[in-house]
Amino acid sequence: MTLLLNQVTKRYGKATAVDHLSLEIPEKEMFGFLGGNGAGKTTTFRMILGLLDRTEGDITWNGEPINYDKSHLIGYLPEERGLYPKLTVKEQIVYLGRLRGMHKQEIIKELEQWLERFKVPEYMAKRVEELSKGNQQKIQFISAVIHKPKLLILDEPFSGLDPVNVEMLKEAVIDLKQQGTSIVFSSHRMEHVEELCEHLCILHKGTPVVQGSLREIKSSFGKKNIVVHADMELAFLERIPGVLRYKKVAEGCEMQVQGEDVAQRIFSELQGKGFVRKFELEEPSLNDIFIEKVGASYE
Ligand SMILES: Nc1ncnc2c1ncn2[C@@H]1O[C@H](COP(=O)(O)OP(=O)(O)OP(=O)(O)O)[C@@H](O)[C@H]1O
Repeated sequence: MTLLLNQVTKRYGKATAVDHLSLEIPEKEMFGFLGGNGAGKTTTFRMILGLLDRTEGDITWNGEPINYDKSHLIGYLPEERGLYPKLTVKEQIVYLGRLRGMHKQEIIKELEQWLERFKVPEYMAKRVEELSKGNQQKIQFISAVIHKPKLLILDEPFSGLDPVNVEMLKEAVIDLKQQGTSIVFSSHRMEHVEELCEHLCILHKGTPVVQGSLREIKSSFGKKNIVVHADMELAFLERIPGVLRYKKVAEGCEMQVQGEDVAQRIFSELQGKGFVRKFELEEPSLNDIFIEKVGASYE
């Protein structure tokens, strides 16, 4: 059950929003789909969902074109949330579940389980407008998954949620993945993507600037981060060739360096100069990679 995008392109007049994009989103995986504002993420989602025609290219699910008559295949949590404020949660979800071909009793049973899981069973009879924004988001999430889709597209699923609710939703998403749902996940919060996604693509101006497994992307980036905590002045490290970024912090410093050989040199330079409480060599963060790749292609 792989979702394949092959040379998918969308032009609005002369402007190209998505440019020959090819992606493979494997089964039972959470795939991070990232990009700055206007990169083309929503346009891509809308083409996958069949809401927008492609200018060029193919999109297939398990080797076949997606059949939108069987919309129970896909669940979508759009970035711009939209529930009917005057309906109760039950009316809302039953309505959406019926649209996807479910029976009312089945919908109510599923809904009860989700509300229980999200620790809000009393919401069943509440009108959507009575709920806080974060709690409306839980309901919108339920509306995207009530029909147990095989492919789930989540556009910024955690925005506006408090940390407890972020964890609750994350766990739900991980469970869905383990049950075999393929999930495409877009977020501007890189730490969420690092935590949840095995593979990812960073889109810039409709074209991938980074694509592959998170582990390979990090190791092939080359640059590393170093954290030093020490009882001495460390500013001299900034002048070592290959130190790309230096930041003083309360207990020492944080640096970005060209590679492991520079890290080795720094380690040697510290010997005998004072007491080093911590020396840590880290992979770059996804945030570092995103800023460099998206920033560099602006130039
Ligand atoms: N209906 C439209 N007509 C013309 N241009 C459009 C239309 N919809 C989107 N675009 C353009 O296509 C490009 C991609 O937009 P898109 O909404 O897909 O980006 P995005 O990655 O989802 O951004 P964000 O993170 O800000 O939501 C942008 O330059 C946008 O202005």
